[in-house]
Amino acid sequence: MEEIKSLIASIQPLNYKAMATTLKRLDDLTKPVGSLGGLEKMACQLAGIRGTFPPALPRKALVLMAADHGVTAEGVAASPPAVTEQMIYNFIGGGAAINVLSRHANADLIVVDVGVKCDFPPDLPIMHCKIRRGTDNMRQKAAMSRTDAIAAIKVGITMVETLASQGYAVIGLGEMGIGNTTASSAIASVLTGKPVSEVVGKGGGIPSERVSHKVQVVEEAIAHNKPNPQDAIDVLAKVGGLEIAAMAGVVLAAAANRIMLVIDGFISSSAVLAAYKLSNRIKPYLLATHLSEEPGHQAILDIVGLTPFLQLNMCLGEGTGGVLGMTVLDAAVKILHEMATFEEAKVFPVKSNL
Ligand SMILES: Cc1cc2ncn([C@H]3O[C@H](COP(=O)(O)O)[C@@H](O)[C@H]3O)c2cc1C
Ligand SMILES: O=C(O)c1cccnc1
Repeated sequence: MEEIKSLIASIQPLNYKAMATTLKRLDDLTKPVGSLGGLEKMACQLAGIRGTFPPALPRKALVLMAADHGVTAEGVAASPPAVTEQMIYNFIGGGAAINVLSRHANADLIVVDVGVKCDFPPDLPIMHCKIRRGTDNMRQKAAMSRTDAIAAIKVGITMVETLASQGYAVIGLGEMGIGNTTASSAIASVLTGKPVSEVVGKGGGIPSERVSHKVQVVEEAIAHNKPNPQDAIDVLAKVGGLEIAAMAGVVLAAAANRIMLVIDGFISSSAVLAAYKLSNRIKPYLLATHLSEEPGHQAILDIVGLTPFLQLNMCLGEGTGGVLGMTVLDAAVKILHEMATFEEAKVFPVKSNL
């Protein structure tokens, strides 16, 4: 816990000088002031995070945390838990949605086993960081111990520290874990204060008539474990997941290492919310990308104060919306590098007499 505390204490504000220089450059480019809207904001944010003008086209990674969930025993997911393991092999084979979109975005995909309920061969090309083989069924007992939650957070921290030393400037959150929308809903309800029924959705495709059962399971898990809303680690341990805790660690360490943290959908946002409750100093380092179909996503974004720029009715996870968002971020950086100024292009806008 001391390590997490000192990491949080090391998070610095953005470099406002780099941001101001970036804004000045954007205003000199051949376009009406501010007309590239969110692209301009993103370029300034990245400059402030990296502390440089102009920020380089960033090296990008998508860190995909994988783990299983004991609560799947309650019939809250459409697919069997074994799909988590099967999808890991799909990621390695390059055939999952996140493989396609990471390639498209030129982001390196790093798959991390934090708690998949199986034994992977040690030579499988993933990061082997298993804390335990899935969580316990949170309807009956705490999903995991506080010690395990902290160990999972540390997996995320260590991953980011390695990536920071390799020069990555942007990291996206990804996850795989059948049942994890149930855990995310519990975290979202406890940490936003919203009723469970407002933050539970169909996840990976349960039929509408099953949603009320999922609501009941989440309500009972919260009632049984009584997670303390003032203690985000307690919430992650009692009603969370190993991959969610690991993602929270990624968020904290990204901010501490001046790396932009790209959020995906509802599940990754539940990890961001937990990290935000640990320290709101992470906020300037966050980039929200898309709005998920899961009903609880907006509630989380409202608490943290983030506005996503894509709405594609996606509800897949894995980091898919996040890497799509990275392509927009790259576009913003290219504007800074490649657009001509008024002076360079000899464009002299006439002052309007309006
Ligand atoms: C084949 C398949 C691939 C996926 N990739 C991401 N998810 C998504 O669905 C899961 C969460 O939904 P729930 O809580 O309803 O299980 C997570 O693994 C999430 O990443 C998938 C789900 C499936 C079935
Ligand atoms: O928004 C998400 O992260 C999400 C939603 C449904 C299923 N998997 C992920």
